Amino acid sequence: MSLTVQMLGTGWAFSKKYNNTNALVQYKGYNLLLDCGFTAPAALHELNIKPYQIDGVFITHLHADHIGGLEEYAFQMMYTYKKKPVLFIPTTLRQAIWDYSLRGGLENPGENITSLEDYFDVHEIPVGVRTEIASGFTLETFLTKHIPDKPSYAVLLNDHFFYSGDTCFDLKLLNTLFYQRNCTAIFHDCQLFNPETVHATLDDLLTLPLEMQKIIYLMHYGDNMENFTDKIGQMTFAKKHQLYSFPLEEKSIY
Ligand SMILES: O=c1ccn([C@@H]2O[C@@H]3COP(=O)(O)O[C@H]3[C@H]2O)c(=O)[nH]1
Ligand SMILES: [Zn+2]
Ligand SMILES: [Zn+2]
Repeated sequence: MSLTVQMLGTGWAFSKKYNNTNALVQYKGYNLLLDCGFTAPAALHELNIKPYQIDGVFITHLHADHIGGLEEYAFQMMYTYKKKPVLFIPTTLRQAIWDYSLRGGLENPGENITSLEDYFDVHEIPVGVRTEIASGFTLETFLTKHIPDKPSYAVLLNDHFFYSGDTCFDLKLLNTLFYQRNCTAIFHDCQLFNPETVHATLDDLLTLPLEMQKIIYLMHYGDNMENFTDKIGQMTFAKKHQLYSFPLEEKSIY
C-alpha cells in the first residue's frame, strides 16, 4: 500500500504565492487533512475537493495558517452538507482551540450551539501514543520546539511518513526518526533566512547527513523559494498540488 500526499499549499505564514502549508494525505481510501489554514478552503476548491470528501482533519497547533480555515469548514459541513466531520486534536490543544480560536465565530447560544463537539466528532490525540485513526492507518504525535509554552505537534504516519508542522531545528528528533524509526519521508518546515526564529532554517537542515537530506521535502517556505532551488543540497522543495507517493507497510496498534 502507498501513502500519497498532496500539498494544498507550501508557503510560510505570510505567503502570498504558495498558500498555507496544509497537506492532504490519502491512505487506503482515507483522506486525512493535516492542518486547515485560512487558505485551505480556497486551496481545496482549486483542487476540486469538496469538504465532505475529507474523512478527518488533524491540527498541529493554533496559528491561523494551520487552523484559520476551520470556521468555514465547520459551517460548510454543518449547514451545507449536514455532516459532522472528524477532528483529531492533540489533547493539550482541545480546550484552547475552542476557547481561544473557534468559539467567537462558531458559538451560537440561541441555537444551543456552544461547543466544539456541536460541530466536530472530536478525537483527542495523546502525545507520543501511536493511535489508529482508521484501519491500518496510525498517527503518532511529537511535541515540537516552536513557540515556548504554546504546544505545537509534528505527526508520524504509519511509522514512516513524518510531517513536522512548525518547529525549530531539532537534530535529536530527526536522528530518532531517521535512524531508529526508519522514516522514509520527512516533510519539514524550512525558513529560508537566518537567524532561526520559530522554524528550522535551511542552513541548519543543510547540516544533516546527505542520506537524510534525500528523504526531506521542504515546505512552509518564503515566496522567494525560486532563488534557492539549486541551494538545498539533496533535499527537495515540496510543490503545491504535486502528488507524492510513498510505499508503506500496513500498521496496526495491536
Ligand atoms: O515569536 C514569534 C512568533 C511568530 N513569528 C512569526 O509569526 C508566524 C506565525 O505563523 P508561523 O508559526 O507559521 O510563523 C510565525 C513567524 O513567521 C515569529 O517570527 N516569532
Ligand atoms: Zn505555520
Ligand atoms: Zn506556527
